[in-house]
Amino acid sequence: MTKAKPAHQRILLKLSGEALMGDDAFGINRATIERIVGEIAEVTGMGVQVAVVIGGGNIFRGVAGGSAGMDRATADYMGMLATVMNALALADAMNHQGLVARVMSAIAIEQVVEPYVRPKALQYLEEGKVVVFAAGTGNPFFTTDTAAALRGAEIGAELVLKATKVDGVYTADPHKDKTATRYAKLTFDEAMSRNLGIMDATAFALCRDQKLPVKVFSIFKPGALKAIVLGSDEGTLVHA
Ligand SMILES: Nc1ncnc2c1ncn2[C@@H]1O[C@H](COP(=O)(O)OP(=O)(O)O)[C@@H](O)[C@H]1O
Ligand SMILES: O=c1ccn([C@@H]2O[C@H](COP(=O)(O)OP(=O)(O)O)[C@@H](O)[C@H]2O)c(=O)[nH]1
Repeated sequence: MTKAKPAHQRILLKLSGEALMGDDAFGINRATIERIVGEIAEVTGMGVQVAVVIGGGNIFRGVAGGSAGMDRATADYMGMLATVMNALALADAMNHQGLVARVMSAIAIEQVVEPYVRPKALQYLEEGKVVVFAAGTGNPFFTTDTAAALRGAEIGAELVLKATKVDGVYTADPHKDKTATRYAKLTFDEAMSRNLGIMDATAFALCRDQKLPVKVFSIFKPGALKAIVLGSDEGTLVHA
């Protein structure tokens, strides 16, 4: 049997918090997380180095807290703590499935997870461990999409894979506009000038400046992650 050769050696996978909910209304769905981890294990098994940035929207979103009257920065710190919880759950599921996962946090919370130290993260990746980046960028007023762009650039990832509820970037939000059509690929400038809300402008701008391409694909489609790693034209490619 010939072994499929991956098109990428090091990737940064962004998982939205909502991806972990599965069909639940909030929180973390165990079956869903195990399925996602199974897919990650498939690509690490091909020798691909995988780092993950995990969101927190299934538990808390700073924007929502802010709009309900909370101080926005305080709400954002709560959102970052939510991503730490998701990271712990994800790493736990990874360790159960035979991967070796390390969580690194952008905010100091040392009794719980180790701090983010770039050379350490690179060392883990080279050792074949999966690194889960928690607490976003460590700063309020940012998102985990921006954290994905930032960490992706820092670790020299060849591609950011944004796993989401939709199977690519559309001409409009497909959850709101049924006539929206999907792009096979487009540039960061096009995505930003057309206000395509799939990622925030800060994340897009950082990826554009660093020439770090982003693949947007559906978390619900089994095998999509592996297909992208093997170089198939799954999802939407956003490029410089
Ligand atoms: N032009 C667009 N193409 C695709 N999805 C879009 C677009 N504009 C907005 N979206 C929304 O972006 C969401 C994907 O982003 P994601 O980070 O997973 O969600 P969230 O920010 O809610 O966690 C989709 O669920 C979709 O409803
Ligand atoms: O660098 C960051 C990353 C995240 N957050 C907060 O953490 C929440 C959860 O992250 P995000 O909404 O990006 O998660 P996702 O949409 O991926 O589930 C955000 O709403 C913000 O409040 C933040 O303040 N700074």
